[in-house]
This record gives sequence, structure tokens and C-alpha cells, in this order.
Amino acid sequence: MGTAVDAANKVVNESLPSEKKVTVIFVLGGPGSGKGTQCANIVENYGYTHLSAGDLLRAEIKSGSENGTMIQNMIKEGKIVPSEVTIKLLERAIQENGNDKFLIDGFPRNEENRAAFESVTGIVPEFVLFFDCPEEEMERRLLNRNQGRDDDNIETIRKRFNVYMESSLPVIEYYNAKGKVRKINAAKPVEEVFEDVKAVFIPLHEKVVYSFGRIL
Ligand SMILES: Nc1ncnc2c1ncn2[C@@H]1O[C@H](COP(=O)(O)OP(=O)(O)O)[C@@H](O)[C@H]1O
Ligand SMILES: Nc1ccn([C@@H]2O[C@H](COP(=O)(O)OP(=O)(O)O)[C@@H](O)[C@H]2O)c(=O)n1
Ligand SMILES: [Mg+2]
Repeated sequence: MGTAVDAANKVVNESLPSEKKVTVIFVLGGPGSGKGTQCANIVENYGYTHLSAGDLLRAEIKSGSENGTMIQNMIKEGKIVPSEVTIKLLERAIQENGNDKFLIDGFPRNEENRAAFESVTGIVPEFVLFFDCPEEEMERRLLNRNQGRDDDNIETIRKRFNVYMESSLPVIEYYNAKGKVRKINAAKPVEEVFEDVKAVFIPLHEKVVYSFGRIL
């Protein structure tokens, strides 16, 4: 027989939302490699929800949050915002969304991002989709992006490339050593890159019909 306290705890526990079980794919690659562009294609075809860490940080600046000025300064300098800020935004976006499949774009960008996300959320990515692109091509794309971003100028772009080489590539290496990286040649036209992306996603989503032990 349980006590009254046990009974009360049971009521509380049952009214709390249970831990949401989610599938996460990290989408990584240098600035301008085409992460956002290809995520839009994946969303359209495979029903994932796209969460761009950069977009969430820019929305946080616009919302007038107390961290806004700090985030704005770091983005202008091409620096990586402290993990606790970015992870809170990602966690909130995951919890608020009805979907259970997410593309997390532009995160983790350094070892601190990676380790903190894993320990705070307990989420381990299914795999890492890595867009590999030469720096000259990424630079060309960023200088032509025309989205009015204050980090798409040559001075900040150079800083972002340095941060990518020093801090982000080691994260990709970390997952590569675990066999979790799906590397895509991103130095091709958008449609051709997407053909290669599809080759990664099709096996995950095709419906296989079995009949009497045979695949139809
Ligand atoms: N395969 C591609 N070839 C040429 N331009 C591209 C390609 N993919 C994306 N772009 C363009 O390059 C710019 C950067 O792409 P974006 O998807 O924003 O990259 P990221 O999110 O990795 O910074 C955008 O203007 C986009 O339209
Ligand atoms: N995990 C992340 C992702 C982005 N950012 C910041 O946001 C900026 C823009 O990120 P982004 O992903 O939108 O940039 P792109 O790679 O899409 O060009 C980065 O240069 C960082 O300053 C961050 O601090 N931490
Ligand atoms: Mg982007």
C-alpha cells in the first residue's frame, strides 16, 4: 500500500510531459557550403523539421533578449556563442515542435557545443551530413548571398573560415572516427548536390513490403 505522499508523487509524475524521443541529424560544413539550401530540400522530401542554430541565434537578437547584444557581437566577429545559450534555443525549438525528426544545421560547431549538447539533452545524432566544399567556392557564395547578414563581409568571412578550420573540423573528425559521417561533395550545382543527399536519405525512408519472406 502506498502512502499519501506516494500517491501525490504519482499524480505529479503522470501530469509531467514524458521525455520526448527524437531523431536528430547534424548538418555540418563550412560557412556557405549549402547547409541551409539542402536542408530546405530535405524538409520538402523527407518530413524533417529544420533547426538552424544560426537562424535561432539571429531570431534571439531580434526578440530583444538580454543576450541579444552579446550574440550580435559574437556573430559579427565570427565567434561561437557559448553552448548554454544555443542549446537552450535548440531544446526549446525541439520541445515546442510536434515533429520528432530534426535536422540540426550549423551545430555542433566546436567541442564545447558537442559535449554540452550530448550531456544536457542526452541526444546522440543518427549521423552527420557533411557538406564538403573548397574555401574559394564558399567565399564566392557568401559574398553573393545577399541576405543582409552583417557577417557576410570579407573580413568576418575570413574569421569564420579560421574558426571552421580550428574548431568545427575537429568535431566532424570526432564523428568520422565513429563512422557517423556521410560526406557530400558540395561543390556542384544545387540539384546535383541534392541527388547525392537523396542517396543518403532514400535507404532510410523507402518502404519495404515483405510477402512470404520475399521483398516485393
Ligand atoms: N550548390 C550550390 N551552388 C551554388 N550556390 C549555392 C549552392 N548551394 C547554396 N548556394 C548558395 O550559396 C549561398 C550559401 O548557401 P547556404 O545554403 O546559405 O549555405 P550555409 O547555410 O552552409 O552557409 C546561398 O546564396 C545559396 O543560394
Ligand atoms: N552553433 C553555432 C552556430 C552559429 N553560431 C554563430 O552564428 C554565426 C552564423 O552561423 P550560421 O550557421 O547561420 O552560418 P552559415 O554557416 O549558415 O553561413 C556563426 O558564425 C556563429 O557566430 C554559433 O555561435 N554557434
Ligand atoms: Mg546557413
